[in-house]
Amino acid sequence: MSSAEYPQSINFSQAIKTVQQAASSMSLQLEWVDLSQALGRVLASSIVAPISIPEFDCSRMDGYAINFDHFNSINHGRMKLSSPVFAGINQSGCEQAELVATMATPVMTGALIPAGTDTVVMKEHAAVEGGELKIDQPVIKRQNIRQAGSDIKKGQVVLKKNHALSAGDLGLIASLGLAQIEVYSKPKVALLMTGDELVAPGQPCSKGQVYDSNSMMLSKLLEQMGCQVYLHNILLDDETLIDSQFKRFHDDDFDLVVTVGGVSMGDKDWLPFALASNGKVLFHKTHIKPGFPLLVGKLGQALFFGLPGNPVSAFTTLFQFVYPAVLCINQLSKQVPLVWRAELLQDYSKKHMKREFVRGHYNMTAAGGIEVVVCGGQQSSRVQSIAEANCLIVFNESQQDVKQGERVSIQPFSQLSYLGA
Ligand SMILES: Nc1nc2c(c(=O)[nH]1)N[C@H]1C(S)=C(S)[C@@H](COP(=O)(O)OP(=O)(O)OC[C@H]3O[C@@H](n4cnc5c(N)ncnc54)[C@H](O)[C@@H]3O)O[C@H]1N2
Ligand code: MOO
Repeated sequence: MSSAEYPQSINFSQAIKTVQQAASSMSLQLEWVDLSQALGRVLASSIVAPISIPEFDCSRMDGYAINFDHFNSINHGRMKLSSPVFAGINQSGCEQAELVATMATPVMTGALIPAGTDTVVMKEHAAVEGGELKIDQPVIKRQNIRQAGSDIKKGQVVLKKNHALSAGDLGLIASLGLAQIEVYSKPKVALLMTGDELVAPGQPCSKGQVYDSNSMMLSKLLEQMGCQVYLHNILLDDETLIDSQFKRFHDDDFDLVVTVGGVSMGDKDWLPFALASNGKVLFHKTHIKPGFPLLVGKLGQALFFGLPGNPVSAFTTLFQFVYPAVLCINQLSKQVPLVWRAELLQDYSKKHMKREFVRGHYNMTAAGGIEVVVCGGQQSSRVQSIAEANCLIVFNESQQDVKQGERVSIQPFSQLSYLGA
């Protein structure tokens, strides 16, 4: 496939649409997991309540269970005390219901309401005198009782499928007695660095070489995004080696293949050729900064992303393109990327017509607003700008000179861990 046969230098909207279309035709396998392993996982089937919550009428307070009609019939007079009922204890050992109806039964919060009673008076609203209970506050029939099924009714759908699970969701599922649930398998991602100059941290680095920072940063980001990452050894910029690796990827069962480096104009930038001959290029280069030489395509069953090697470009394209793809294949296409509006605390000049993603640091103000500053030099080699940042500031193609005090769009990094544990 020659470069004339696929789209080149397309704009951001076309590029993201292409990625989302390709990702939305993909699907993940299903698996059952223990609840303790399900944080951030996406439900593959809805959760239907197998029981009601509560399952039985129980007391909302520590106090006394009484029969309201009996209490009225004795003109709010004193009642003898029955034996107490504690949470977790079945009342079947207690007195007969007819007898209980004429007495006051001490009940604890969460305890079964004794048969024959229908109302609970808080301990603080009554006093025991001479073995009898005297109630000194007005009483309303059925007060302080959690009725069976008042929170959740058996058969009710409590969580719909295609929902990412929070800690609260897991608590809800546990309250229904379920120990395992069906979720989508984590997207399997092959991550591969290319570059003759790359050296793993901890190894000696000679002149002209650089430490590989992308493996660490991108694998952790992908894990934050809920992916299962298979990190490959660094590959040299060798046409034959790259071609054979692409042939292996073609036959593997990865959902995503993410490579880094070798997608620009250099004499050893082999990746676009390897993709064209082993798979399909969907587009090469998009009008964004950083990340212009991004390469996207299909390689076997996998969606392929050839990220530019500069660390900031790799980070940004992962955020802008791989993250939406991960959401799509998890059936969460409506989710994000999340965009907030913030006040820019300085001038920013953009001298091109590309969409630009600037590393920024936002803060919440005491008045409840959001303000953002630019994190120093924006060179795409400067990893420190990512470390200092907690968001990307997005400047659209047409925005040029943005003044201090103007409102801008920001994308918080925190959203990237939406699917991670
Ligand atoms: N003539 C042109 N040259 C370049 C263009 C262009 O349009 N015309 N685009 C520039 C842009 S923009 C980018 S971004 C880079 C992307 O190039 P590649 O994707 O081919 O990446 P490499 O050349 O392999 O590496 C670029 C840079 O990043 C360093 N790098 C690569 N991998 C890692 C890693 N794992 N950890 C740390 N650093 C890494 C590498 O050493 C290079 O310094 O191309 C421009 N050139
Ligand atoms: O577009 Mo490149 O990604 O600026 O360095």
